[in-house]
Amino acid sequence: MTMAFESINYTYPGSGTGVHDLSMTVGPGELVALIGASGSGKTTALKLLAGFTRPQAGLIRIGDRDVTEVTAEERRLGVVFQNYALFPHLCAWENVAFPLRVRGVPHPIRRAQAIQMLERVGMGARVGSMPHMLSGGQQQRVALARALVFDPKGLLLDEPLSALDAALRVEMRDEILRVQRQSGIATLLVTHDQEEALSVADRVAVMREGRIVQIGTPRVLYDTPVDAYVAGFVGQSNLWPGIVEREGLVGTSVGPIACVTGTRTRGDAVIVFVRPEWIEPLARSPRAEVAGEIAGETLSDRFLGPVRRIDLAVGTGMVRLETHLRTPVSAVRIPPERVRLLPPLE
Ligand SMILES: Nc1ncnc2c1ncn2[C@@H]1O[C@H](COP(=O)(O)OP(=O)(O)OP(=O)(O)O)[C@@H](O)[C@H]1O
Repeated sequence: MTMAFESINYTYPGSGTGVHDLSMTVGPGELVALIGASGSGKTTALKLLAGFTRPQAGLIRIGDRDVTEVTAEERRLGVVFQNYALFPHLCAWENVAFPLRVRGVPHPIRRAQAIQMLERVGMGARVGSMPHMLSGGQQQRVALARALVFDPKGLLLDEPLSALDAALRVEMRDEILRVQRQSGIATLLVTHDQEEALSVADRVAVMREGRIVQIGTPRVLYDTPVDAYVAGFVGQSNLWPGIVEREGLVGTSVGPIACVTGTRTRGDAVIVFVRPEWIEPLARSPRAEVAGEIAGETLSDRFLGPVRRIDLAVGTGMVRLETHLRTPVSAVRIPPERVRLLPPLE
């Protein structure tokens, strides 16, 4: 079933903040991740979809139905919020069975369904454990089982992994993805962790000041961000403010960069965007006459396992590259075809 926002507006009383003109659809079985700076409106969007908050304008649809005026319960969405803790006085299966109890499902049936769902999230051995006896990751599995047990029409996850340590996050992330794929349920995931978003989501929506600035597949967002905010939010980037000098050439703090300037003309302000791994280390000295061949001094050289991340001081700016090479790097080539020009910051 789809979940959709149609031109949703919501402003918190007494403030200008909230979400503005939000339109987005999560397709059946699709996982969309919502990312953006703190305060950009991610949780507000989720609350509007969940039915905890009513929009001042616009429509919320689940499937074909307009649910804008429908209560949270009636929307039948599974919710795992960071602060939506387990009931401490109920054991694992009772926690999972709670939504069924609310819906009047008889005891033996709800117990069987809860246990079945706990098995699906890998918690079959702990059905009788109380929450305080479970690790953070195990508690999140129970919360996930509770969100899925009543066959919800969609799943809403707000920072479900943020309380977990790094290794467990990755494990749980894979687990959530597996369960989500198995149940084929439309899912909206709010996360701070852009790596998490890129690795699990079919599409990623980037929010800024209450608006979606870009929505697309992880690859599209990574390769062709619409602006410096998105580029900076998703992965590592070089972002050099520059001025178009002539067709195919932009002047920047790290020197002239050859690139496709398209419809831009001399004097236009741009931001030159290049991912660190798109930059090629040069084994020879750069040729002065070739724009985009650059020498620099190493500011930092960090070994990250699969790659080294090297920051070179160049001119008044800095070039960041990532390379598999283990040899010293003091010159690079910026391939013109990899360079993208973004609009200047407002
Ligand atoms: N109850 C509230 N009353 C007034 N303003 C609020 C309220 N809740 C949130 N806001 C404001 O609305 C904006 C969006 O908040 P929201 O919680 O949706 O952001 P977020 O992207 O989820 O942030 P974070 O990543 O920090 O959780 C922020 O500017 C926030 O200060």
